Amino acid sequence: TGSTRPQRLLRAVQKKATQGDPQSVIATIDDFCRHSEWAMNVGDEKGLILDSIVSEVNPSTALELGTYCGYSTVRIARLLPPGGRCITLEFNPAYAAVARQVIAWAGIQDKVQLVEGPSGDLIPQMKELFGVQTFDFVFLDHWKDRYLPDAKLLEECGLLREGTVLLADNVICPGTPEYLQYVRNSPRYESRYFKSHLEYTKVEDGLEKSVFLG
Ligand SMILES: Oc1cc(-c2ccc(F)cc2)cc2nccnc12
Ligand SMILES: [Mg+2]
Repeated sequence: TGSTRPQRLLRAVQKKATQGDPQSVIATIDDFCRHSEWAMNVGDEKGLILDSIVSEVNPSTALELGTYCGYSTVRIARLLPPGGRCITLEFNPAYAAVARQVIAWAGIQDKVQLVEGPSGDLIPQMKELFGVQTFDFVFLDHWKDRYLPDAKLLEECGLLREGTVLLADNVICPGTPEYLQYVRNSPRYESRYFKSHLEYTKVEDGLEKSVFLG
């Protein structure tokens, strides 16, 4: 009955990060993952690319698929304009429980709505549950075999608009070949690869930015 890695990550945040300071929460998690225990956060290197794209889009409504411990949720939410919000979906209740506390420690819980459940079931409910019209930005960072079906589901549910930006993590490692093939060949997307590395390692990975053309 020991602790889990997400619980140890949370303990490090509550011990070392300044409450209400998102940047210190981010730095604490990166330090924990680099020097104590690797964990599958988007990390500092890919995180800077995420930051630059979120800042460029300046989303009023952002969707994150795959919360894990809330690291990228904090990265995204800290950059939102006033009144902006991030809806984040997490399948694993234990991850969601840790993420809620990480997000609260960062002090940005008022900008975030964390929903537990399978993305395939929740995406069709976004309009009725949260009054979402369309998303300005979507960060795909959950199970790799869900990227393509969930992108198609977002299209079918009318949740994307001309200019919506989809940003996908891990397109090389672990890899999402079907999703990449789709967004790179579909006339409905303008896609670009941002080469980087798997979080906290020298292994190649990258982010794929795909603009929905309507
Ligand atoms: O960023 C990530 C990395 C990995 C991952 C795990 C083990 C490895 F060896 C390599 C990579 C899995 C992920 N699952 C969901 C969302 N993001 C992930
Ligand atoms: Mg990832």
